[in-house]
Amino acid sequence: MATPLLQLDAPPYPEREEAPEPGWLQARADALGGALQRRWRAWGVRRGAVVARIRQHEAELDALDDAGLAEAARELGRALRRDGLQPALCARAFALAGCAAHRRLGKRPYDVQMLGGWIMLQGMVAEMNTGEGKTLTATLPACAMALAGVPVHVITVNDYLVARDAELMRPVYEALGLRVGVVTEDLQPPERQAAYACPVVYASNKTVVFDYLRDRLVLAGQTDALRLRVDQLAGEGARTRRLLLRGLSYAIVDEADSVLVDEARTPLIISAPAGDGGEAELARQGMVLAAALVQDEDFRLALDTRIVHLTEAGRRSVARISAPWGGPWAGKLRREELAVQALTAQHLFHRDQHYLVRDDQVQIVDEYTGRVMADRSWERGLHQMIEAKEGCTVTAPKAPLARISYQRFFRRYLRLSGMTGTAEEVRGELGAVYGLPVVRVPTHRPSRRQIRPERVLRSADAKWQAIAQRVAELHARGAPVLLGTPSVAASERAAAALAARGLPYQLLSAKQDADEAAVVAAAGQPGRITIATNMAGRGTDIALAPEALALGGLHVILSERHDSGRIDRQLAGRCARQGDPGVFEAVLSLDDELLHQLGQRTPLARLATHLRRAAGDDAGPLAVWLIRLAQHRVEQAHSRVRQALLKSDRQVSRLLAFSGRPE
Ligand SMILES: Nc1ncnc2c1ncn2[C@@H]1O[C@H](COP(=O)(O)OP(=O)(O)OP(=O)(O)O)[C@@H](O)[C@H]1O
Repeated sequence: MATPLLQLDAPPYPEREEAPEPGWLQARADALGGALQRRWRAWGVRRGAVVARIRQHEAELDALDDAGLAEAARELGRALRRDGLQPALCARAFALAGCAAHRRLGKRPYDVQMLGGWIMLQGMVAEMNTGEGKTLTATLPACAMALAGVPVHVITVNDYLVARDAELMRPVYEALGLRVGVVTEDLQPPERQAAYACPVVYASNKTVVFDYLRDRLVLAGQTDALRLRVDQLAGEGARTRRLLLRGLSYAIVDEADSVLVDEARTPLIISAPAGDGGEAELARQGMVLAAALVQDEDFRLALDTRIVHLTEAGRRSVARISAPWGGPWAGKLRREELAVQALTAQHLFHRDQHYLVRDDQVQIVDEYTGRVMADRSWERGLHQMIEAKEGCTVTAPKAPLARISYQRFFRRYLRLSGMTGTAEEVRGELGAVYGLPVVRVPTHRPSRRQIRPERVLRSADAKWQAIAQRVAELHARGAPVLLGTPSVAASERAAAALAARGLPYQLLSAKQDADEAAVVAAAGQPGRITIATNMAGRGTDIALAPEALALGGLHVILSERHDSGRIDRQLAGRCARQGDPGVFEAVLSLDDELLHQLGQRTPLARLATHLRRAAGDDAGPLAVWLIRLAQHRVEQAHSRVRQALLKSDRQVSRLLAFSGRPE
């Protein structure tokens, strides 16, 4: 296997050069060629009979004592550095890691994990079902690459999972003489640098991107006089000594669809405060304006893409209302931009769904994970408008020093790979944006998940009643129940519905980050009822008590479909893991948010209204179909937004390169 990862004359900070944007025809040809090539590569890995090649080393390695195993790892490392990532050497590295896992964790990787690891070693995405043991699987390619001297980044979605996965897997690496660096947000720069210097590094996507941006600022050489002076005094190489990362060589991205596709919409920005003091007044005026404008007359809302359109009449109203204010309101373009921001703040962002208000601050909630992102703020004055709307102190806006999107960042790895339970739906996007083939890995044991028929009730009230009744039945039997909701507000509503029936529950929401692990750990006990926003959907391993297994395993109830069907599948994936029993059911309603996104006067929206009026609580199969269709449409709309972002990202980068700023 020829590899650019192991060049002896590799630059000190390896990363992939961004290819120039191809012309239209070239782009079409590349897309077709790329798709064929990805299929070919995916086929090649299945055909390779890798598992047998790996297993043939096991008997010999098992017979060694611990010191012998470490020596075998050192010897293999020398061969890998000398000859490159040859398949025979990589197979031995996998066997070594497998032996170490068996010795230190009591878990020998299954065949399907070996296959998953091999797929990632080749720079592809392994689609492995939820609960198949991806944490252990990642150690296999990580060990092979690290032994070969390639710096490895294992990237997870948050600091909790970073620390948990690294600590769980550390014994495997250490048995092979490989140090593990754990980078979490609280680490100071010297400790950060030391952690990144380890052969295998565990960090969250956000941490790695920000550290990379910091490195870019150093590499681009800031014009900061003091820094330049320090460089002069310290002589050659001082800059590289301030760098945190060792370049972007090889990454294994856990929850690859979430990080590479869903999060890809968020631009990551390092910024410095840059207010002129007038923001509070401006935001207040914005809210006055938003209250005065009339929907469908002055502006229209596209709920699926979250875009506000001003009408001609709206433009005139904005000019008239803002005329006395002067300042930024005097210019037509700026005035209309401010009006759109104000309307967006007023109508498209909702408290306890998109953000929380805590200690006089507006804190963004990640829609996909339900977690609070305390240090993030919306751009271009939107954050200030929302602060004004909520009556919080209006903060100063921030000016960007460096920015990049996940899309552009991850494309810079020399070799990128990933794993997730839900990649199929975004196969096309992973291929087109990152050149990543997706290979499906079979399950270790056949799944025993029971999926009950989906129900759609006529109203939200009827839904919560039905859910509370169902939970009460299950609770009476002693089965553990996990009730998934789309937002903090919905979780509270669910809690109220259960409380009304006197049912005991544990509430997991973005407000309770600290206690999360303990609540999740207990969620598999008999009789437990756990309510969670969809953050419980990813990466949480709910261990089942033996009594709960006998009662049919964990029972997961979905109370509202998410914008992305993958998030629903992740929630379902909390039950029936590793061949255990488990039940999944969806209880939805015609008041669910997704249906509002069908627009107001479309035939589908009319159908929804008609169904709401029909007799009986159960809205029937047509309603089930309608919600699925709405979800599909929103998924498509999001995909279009992401494509537009990639385009605008390229434009921003061209402009900034022109003005000499990094990224
Ligand atoms: N080879 C193995 N032998 C025995 N147990 C294993 C093995 N591999 C994984 N497990 C166990 O399987 C469970 C699920 O593992 P893990 O949480 O890594 O799954 P996952 O694939 O990451 O799930 P998710 O997609 O939900 O994040 C864990 O309890 C883990 O210890």
